[in-house]
Amino acid sequence: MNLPDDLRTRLLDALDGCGLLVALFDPDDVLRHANATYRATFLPDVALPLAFGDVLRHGHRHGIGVRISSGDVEAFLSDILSRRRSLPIRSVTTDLVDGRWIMFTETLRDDGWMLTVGTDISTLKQTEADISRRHQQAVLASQTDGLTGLSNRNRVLQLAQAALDHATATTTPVSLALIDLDHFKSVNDQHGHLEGDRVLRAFAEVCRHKLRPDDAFGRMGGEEFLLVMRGLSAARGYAVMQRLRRDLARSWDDAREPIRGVTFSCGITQARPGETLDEALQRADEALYAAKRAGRDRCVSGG
Ligand SMILES: Nc1nc2c(ncn2[C@@H]2O[C@H](COP(=O)(O)OP(=O)(O)OP(=O)(O)O)[C@@H](O)[C@H]2O)c(=O)[nH]1
Repeated sequence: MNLPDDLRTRLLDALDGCGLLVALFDPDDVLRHANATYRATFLPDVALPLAFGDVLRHGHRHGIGVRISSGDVEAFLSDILSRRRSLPIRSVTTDLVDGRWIMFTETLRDDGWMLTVGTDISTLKQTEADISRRHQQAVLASQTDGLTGLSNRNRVLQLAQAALDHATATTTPVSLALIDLDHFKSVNDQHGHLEGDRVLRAFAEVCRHKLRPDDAFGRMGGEEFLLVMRGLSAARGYAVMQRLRRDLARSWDDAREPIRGVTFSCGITQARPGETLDEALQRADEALYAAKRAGRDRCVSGG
């Protein structure tokens, strides 16, 4: 189609001012026309024609255009060329050295000429990243106990179930410890609820430092906690909990009232192959009850 000169000029002006990145490549992939935005992004002060590969090489040399995180422009180029011109219409998203994200639509014509139109989607990408970050924050909040920052009841039970499944699948042991602070009601009664909260946080902090990071540990509610010890028999789990009792007593040495002197009782059990989490927890709970009855500040193993 032959355009009258004035229309041709208007069309090129419109392309220059439209904010899109527009480029036309010939069948040998040589850039024959680029609008102002495309040139400003990739080729300021460079005369056309220029082969597509040289467009990228030029940008890389001058620190502009496409961001090549590996720093290896030739490897990057050969990767792109393996897909370029493979379909009549293709969309490619790329990030630029200046931080923008551009989505290019490449339209390959039957005669081998290719029109490339790029749209700035940086705002969209930012929104996408914000949504993803907020989603992760929401998931984390739904799994976290607000007072202590530990896993909450739902989460620690989920982790316990996963540990039981893993133990069954691998025929390795797993032990559960139900932990309950002693005489916690009197802490609240004598020092107030806020001081009680401080005790819960201090206890959680000691456990966080003293327990293995890959053991699931969470607050079941109130002053009760659950520890899931992967790979440990009840006997070894018992030893871990006795050590925690000693560590706690030592950590309290420098603490002030009412943290000082707070102890816990604990019921430990090793999960039996094929049993449900509820059954294992029931046994741990009975062991905990036995520890309380026997005078508190102790661990009891429930098999
Ligand atoms: N400060 C504070 N107290 C809580 C919280 N959740 C539960 N409690 C209190 O924890 C206390 C638990 O009391 P009990 O169940 O009688 O247990 P205990 O006094 O520790 O007695 P034993 O377990 O038998 O040694 C109650 O006073 C609850 O109000 C919390 O988030 N913060």
